[in-house]
Amino acid sequence: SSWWSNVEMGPPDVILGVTEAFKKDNNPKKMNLGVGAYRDDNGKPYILPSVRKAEEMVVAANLDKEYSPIGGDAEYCSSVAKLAFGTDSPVITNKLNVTVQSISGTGALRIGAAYFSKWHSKSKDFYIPSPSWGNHTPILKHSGLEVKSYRYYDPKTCGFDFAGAMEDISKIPEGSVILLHACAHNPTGVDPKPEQWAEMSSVIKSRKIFPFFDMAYQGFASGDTKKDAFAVRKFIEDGHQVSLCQSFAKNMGLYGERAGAFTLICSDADEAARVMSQVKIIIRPMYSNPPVHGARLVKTILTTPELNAQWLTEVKGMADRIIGMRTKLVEGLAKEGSSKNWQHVTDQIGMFCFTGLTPEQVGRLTKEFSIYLTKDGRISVAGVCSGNVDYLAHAIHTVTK
Ligand SMILES: Cc1ncc(COP(=O)(O)O)c(CN[C@](O)(C(=O)O)[C@@H](O)C(=O)O)c1O
Repeated sequence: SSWWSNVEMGPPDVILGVTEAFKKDNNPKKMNLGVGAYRDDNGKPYILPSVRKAEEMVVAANLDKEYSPIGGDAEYCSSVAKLAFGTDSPVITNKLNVTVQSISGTGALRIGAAYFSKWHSKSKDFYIPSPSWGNHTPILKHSGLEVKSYRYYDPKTCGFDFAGAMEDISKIPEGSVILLHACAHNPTGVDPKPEQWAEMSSVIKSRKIFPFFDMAYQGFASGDTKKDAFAVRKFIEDGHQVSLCQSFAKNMGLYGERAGAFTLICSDADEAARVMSQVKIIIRPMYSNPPVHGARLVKTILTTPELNAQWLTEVKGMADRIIGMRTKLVEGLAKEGSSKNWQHVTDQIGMFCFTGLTPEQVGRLTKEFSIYLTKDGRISVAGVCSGNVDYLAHAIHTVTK
């Protein structure tokens, strides 16, 4: 018999499996509202013109294809850290950040989980929001961390359960780690308000909990990279030694290029050198060193002023198109005669809208209308365009009336 006769069939990925099912459907009106990947108003993948320009510059530079350093290109790392923290942040000017390139946001989370598992001695408990990105739990568990949750989403309002979150956070044991979505919470699209972030920061500080940020959508939520980094920068101002996972999959459309970064904040240069040495010791046996192309595109954009300015208008353009589709969907539902309150669709922010549809209603959307979304009722608003928003409104009204 075969060595592998014991291997059983595993379930399709909750998110990426939706795309597989979508591809098999030949209904011309089908819609893929599953994976968080931006589409333009013609429903097509979008390569940002600033990325195209950066690519021409990188190709023209005739660079070699030698190995990257284990932590990635140093200029890439400093440019992405400046984007996150702000060029005049004391973290940057005092060089307190240990920043390494990662294989996109997932890779940053993997490095972070492995680092905390080995070096965060106070606790192995990671508290993630309920709900959170489906991949957070397996990534953390893979490094032997304990995954617990804190209340985050209020199904009654389809909004932020601030009271519940604060009550749960005030009970998290000292030394635990709390995972925070910096902006554009996935899957709910619900973000704390600035004053709520401030209160969360003070209770996390007083309870000596470690804030572990996942910022996969900087610039993509509000269209403003500074605004979207508010929580991270506020926590640093309040004296937290944050850690940060970054992704350029969405805000630069570099999904398949796998460009990201992982940062730890240290207390001085000596500590930073020691921490960097240990982060590299984690990366080397994991994948040795990161892919060069995506990082070169990001670095070129962030360090070429006119390209950076152009990118900022393009990422704002993506955010604005999504915000516009939220409004059109709510208008479409009103036109269909829906009597439900859809305010949350426009209150929520970023790639996703947590519709509040039940699994049964989700099933009907797929079966009766070939509209594909995850069972939790999350839709990637990026998959909605002026050509299909009315069809979506009709379908949602039909299954919810
Ligand atoms: C909160 C969060 N963190 C990290 C990532 C990792 O992203 P990457 O490794 O590509 O940089 C995603 C992407 N999540 C999805 O957009 C999604 O939820 O659809 C999708 O890309 C995915 O892989 O699931 C995310 O939503």
